[in-house]
Amino acid sequence: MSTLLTPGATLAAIRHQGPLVHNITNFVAMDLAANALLAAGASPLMAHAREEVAEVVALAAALTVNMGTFSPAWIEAAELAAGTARTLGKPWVLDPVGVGATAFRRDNGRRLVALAPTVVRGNASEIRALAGLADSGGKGVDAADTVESAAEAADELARRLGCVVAVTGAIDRVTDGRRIATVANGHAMMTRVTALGCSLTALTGACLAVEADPFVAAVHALALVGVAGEQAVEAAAGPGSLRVGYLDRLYGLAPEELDRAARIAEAHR
Ligand SMILES: Nc1ncnc2c1ncn2[C@@H]1O[C@H](COP(=O)(O)OP(=O)(O)OP(=O)(O)O)[C@@H](O)[C@H]1O
Ligand SMILES: Cc1ncsc1CCO
Ligand SMILES: [Mg+2]
Repeated sequence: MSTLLTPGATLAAIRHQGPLVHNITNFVAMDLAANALLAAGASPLMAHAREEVAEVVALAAALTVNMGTFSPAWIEAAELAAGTARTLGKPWVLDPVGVGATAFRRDNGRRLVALAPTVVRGNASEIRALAGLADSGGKGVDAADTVESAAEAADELARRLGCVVAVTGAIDRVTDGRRIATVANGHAMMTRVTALGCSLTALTGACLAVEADPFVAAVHALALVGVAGEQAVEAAAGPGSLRVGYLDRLYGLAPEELDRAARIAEAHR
């Protein structure tokens, strides 16, 4: 186990243990999420057929569920997978992509939060919509709200669900309803690459697989993605090379370097 300020220990554990992470994610994110997990040292498995998800959850160390391109068959499989994770005591992460945008997404979000996610990770608009505090849905899947404006929604959601909520944006904020931490890494160019947030959700699954405290695991995933992203921006010509450089940094980042570069702070209400 690692402490809040040493995400490098969690990265080292991922590389050492190579945990299998089961992802039910969207068509846009599948490639980047799988490659991000591999680059960081974990093993991805993307599976969303109703016929196999319970078996895959049983094999995996953690599950991530991302509702980005759901159809009715996918939400059914996701509910089965999340319910199985809950029964087996395995950690699972919910990414409520665009949850405020349509009635179908709101319904999917409601059904999935009822299955006790370990961590909910979304952008500010998604967390606000999920907490039911705003009727604005952001702009489709992109955030139209600040992290600060979602702070109260995140706290309320964390307490109501008894889970960890991670809100991403310029300065990420993580809460379990009691503890609060901020992570001030990353770069605005990261919002110009689709599915970077989805890959963060997948990596949160990898962190949960090796770190028992879900609050610490969520913070460490944010630090890892934030530092890999900001370092990749320095060498990038734009979003295209950022996407590639981000994977290279997830692979090349030394644990001590991650600890040095991480800007994690404990916060108070
Ligand atoms: N303005 C910003 N400055 C610094 N880092 C940022 C900024 N906006 C987002 N990030 C970082 O980018 C990563 C992805 O977060 P974001 O909130 O963009 O996810 P998202 O909206 O779910 O993305 P997607 O849906 O495309 O996967 C996070 O690690 C976050 O910290
Ligand atoms: C662009 C997009 N549309 C549905 S999911 C997704 C990936 C980012 O969330
Ligand atoms: Mg997203």
